[in-house]
Amino acid sequence: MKLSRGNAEFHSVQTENVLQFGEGVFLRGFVDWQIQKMNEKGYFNGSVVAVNPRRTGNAPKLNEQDGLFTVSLQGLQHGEIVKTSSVVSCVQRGVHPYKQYDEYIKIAENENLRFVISNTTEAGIAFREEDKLEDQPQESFPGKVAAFLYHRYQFFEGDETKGLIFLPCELLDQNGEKLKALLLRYAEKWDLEKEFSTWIQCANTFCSTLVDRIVPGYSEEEAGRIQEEEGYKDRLLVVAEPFYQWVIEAPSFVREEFPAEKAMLNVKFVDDITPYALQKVRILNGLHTAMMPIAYLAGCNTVREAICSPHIGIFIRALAYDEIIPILSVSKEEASAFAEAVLERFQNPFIRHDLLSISLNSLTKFKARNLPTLREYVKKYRKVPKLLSFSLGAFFVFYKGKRGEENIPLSDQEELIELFQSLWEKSNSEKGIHHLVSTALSLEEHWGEDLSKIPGLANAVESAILQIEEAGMENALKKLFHLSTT
Ligand SMILES: NC(=O)c1ccc[n+]([C@@H]2O[C@H](COP(=O)([O-])OP(=O)(O)OC[C@H]3O[C@@H](n4cnc5c(N)ncnc54)[C@H](O)[C@@H]3O)[C@@H](O)[C@H]2O)c1
Ligand SMILES: O=P(O)(O)OC[C@@H](O)[C@@H](O)[C@H](O)[C@H](O)CO
Repeated sequence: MKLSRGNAEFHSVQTENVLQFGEGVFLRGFVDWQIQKMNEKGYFNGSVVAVNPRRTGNAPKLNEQDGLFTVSLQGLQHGEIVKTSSVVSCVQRGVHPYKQYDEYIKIAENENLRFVISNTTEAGIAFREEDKLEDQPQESFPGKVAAFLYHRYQFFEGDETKGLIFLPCELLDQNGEKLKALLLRYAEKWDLEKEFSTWIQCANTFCSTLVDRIVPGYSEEEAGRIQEEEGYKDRLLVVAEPFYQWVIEAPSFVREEFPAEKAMLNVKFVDDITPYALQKVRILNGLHTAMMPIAYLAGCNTVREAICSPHIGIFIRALAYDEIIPILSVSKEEASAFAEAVLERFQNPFIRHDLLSISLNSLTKFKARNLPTLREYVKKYRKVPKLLSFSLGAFFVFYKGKRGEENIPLSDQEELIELFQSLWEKSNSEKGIHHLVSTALSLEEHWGEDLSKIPGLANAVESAILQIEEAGMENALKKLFHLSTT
């Protein structure tokens, strides 16, 4: 049986009040799941229209299922096993802006629209010079939003009450401010009237938010169970851990309009998001990102396999306690408690979190999640952190695209993948690896600085690569921790 609403009524297009850029597993298993809870408790009447931010995406699949999908929560919570599943019905429809441009831009004319939620990964909040106002649509996410807002501004003749509240979920520091800055940059680049820039700033509210929930996404096994027990097929099923937290830096009226606290959800409205973001992104995401190439090249496929494997387990714990926590400007007790909880969440026996899903755009993630730790460590201790340097070396090996005879399906910006492919083709000697490391570290346009200028980093990365290439990942790790090698 197909998942469908049967005869149940759809909300009309006019009652849609949430525009969601993104239709990936995270938004479905986190934001939509919370909107559903607020709706069910009677505090909100959230009605979501989900838009593909890129040419490929799940908007058509959403429509095939009348916007419905299942969220299955699996894991331990307060020592108890949690295994529940529920159907989320707050998404009304999916819209593909590349194929349904008119339908997409019409959303801007809906006077009831109030919230814009997004998750386009860290790579999504970026300026693209080539985007033009006339494009239908612009390629970049901020380009799309700038043109969308301009259409709304013109349609409602600059009405200040038609501004929107932005709740971006991308794991970037001050994501709301960053998005706003890019919108203003497009307004200037496209030479739009000054009043529009004023309207962006005064009529709209850009909250910065921090999200936390491990959402591995689709699981064949769980889909099979649902089909057997509930009798329907769900191609958009999302499996997630029970834990979740959303921290939102926002003015008080947002707290009223988005009544998550009233609905007793684990949502915190705060005046300053910085300490929450710092702790979560550097510890949880920093560990995920940094260990991914190491664990994958060592033969692991999931986070649980990685944390349970002796040497990678040691690496992850040591990275948290020796290199990340010591330079965090939050209380050591709190950071250690958070780290312990995270290490336990990584061991969740009920969910399969694939390392390859974490590998999406991971060179950009290393920059956002690990580079600040590396930089601050060097500043504080006047030496390079050995575990993060090792991880960077493992990344460069990962981007060779091979695990033994297997090809690694790399998913990152094409230019980065191509660059590494061509560097590796020329790197069959120590000299070649030396060239690869210095070229990769000097990619200022990617890292935002020339990393080859950090004293000792190129040497540490190069020696990690040579170790991994010559002795294999397990032995390289043992050597790193001065354990006897095989
Ligand atoms: N899955 C999780 O456990 C989790 C938890 C917290 C945060 N996140 C955030 O979610 C992101 C990954 O999303 P997901 O887990 O839903 O995976 P997903 O692959 O299901 O969805 C990714 C979404 O990002 C869009 N996207 C990717 N690159 C883009 C780009 N350059 N420009 C515009 N859009 C782009 C895709 O079109 C898709 O809608 C992470 O980078 C992180 O910021 C995920
Ligand atoms: O989702 P990504 O690909 O940005 O990163 C992978 C994980 O680090 C991330 O999804 C975490 O599981 C999540 O941030 C937990 O809140």
